[in-house]
Amino acid sequence: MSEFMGDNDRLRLEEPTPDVRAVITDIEGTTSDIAFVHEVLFPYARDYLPPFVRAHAQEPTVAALIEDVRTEADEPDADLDRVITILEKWMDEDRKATPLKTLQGLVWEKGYIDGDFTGHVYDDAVATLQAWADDRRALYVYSSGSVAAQKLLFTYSDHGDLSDLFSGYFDTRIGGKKKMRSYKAIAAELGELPASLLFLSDVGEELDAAANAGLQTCWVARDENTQEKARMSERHPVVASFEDIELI
Ligand SMILES: CSCCC(=O)C(=O)COP(=O)(O)O
Ligand SMILES: [Mg+2]
Repeated sequence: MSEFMGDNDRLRLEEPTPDVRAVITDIEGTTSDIAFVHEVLFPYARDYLPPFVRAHAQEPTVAALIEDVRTEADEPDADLDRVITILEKWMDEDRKATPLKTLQGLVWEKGYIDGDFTGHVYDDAVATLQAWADDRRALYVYSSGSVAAQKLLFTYSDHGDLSDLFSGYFDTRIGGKKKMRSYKAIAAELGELPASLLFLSDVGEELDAAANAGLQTCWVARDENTQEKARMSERHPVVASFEDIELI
């Protein structure tokens, strides 16, 4: 059985549930500040992704991603200028398109290596993830950011290299985060019963999809507005910080 303790309340899941064998966490808004993603990473990609794509368009990896953009946009004849315009539009819309997320990861690599920024991870997330890892819980990441981008954020984090905490990473190549089948696919890939997995996120639709797939869920709602919205849904335990989550 899993027990979650919120700020002022103590919530015990009503149904007996299996012990949590693995925790799967979202990044943006959950382990890491939304502002870091939207005010540091996204503007950096907005500036450097177009020249990056132009400079590397002939290289096999980038050429394949350009082709993926044409396919996803249903514009098979789009020239390079048009592909870049599509990518800029997707960035402005925060579209979770796999070729865009992959390209962003390639662009951010230089920013992390050059020391332009470090990956933000909340203190409570670091301390709790470390405690769970010490307790031999398997930890995984599931984010719309590419696996390469996820590894960069945790390798070049504010707290140093945290990448060893995680046993694996999932991105949109396994499916969108609001789709139930993505969580079933993750459980199958991990060889675990969905009910023995706990998914942490700040987005209700993602948690609903995970719960529909049979996973245990917890809504990490870091500000009061989100906490109010989260509590109103009444579907998921709600915490303000990783330190409020107790795995049993
Ligand atoms: C992990 S890289 C930065 C995050 C990102 O690109 C993104 O789209 C955020 O998605 P999430 O699923 O972590 O909310
Ligand atoms: Mg999120």
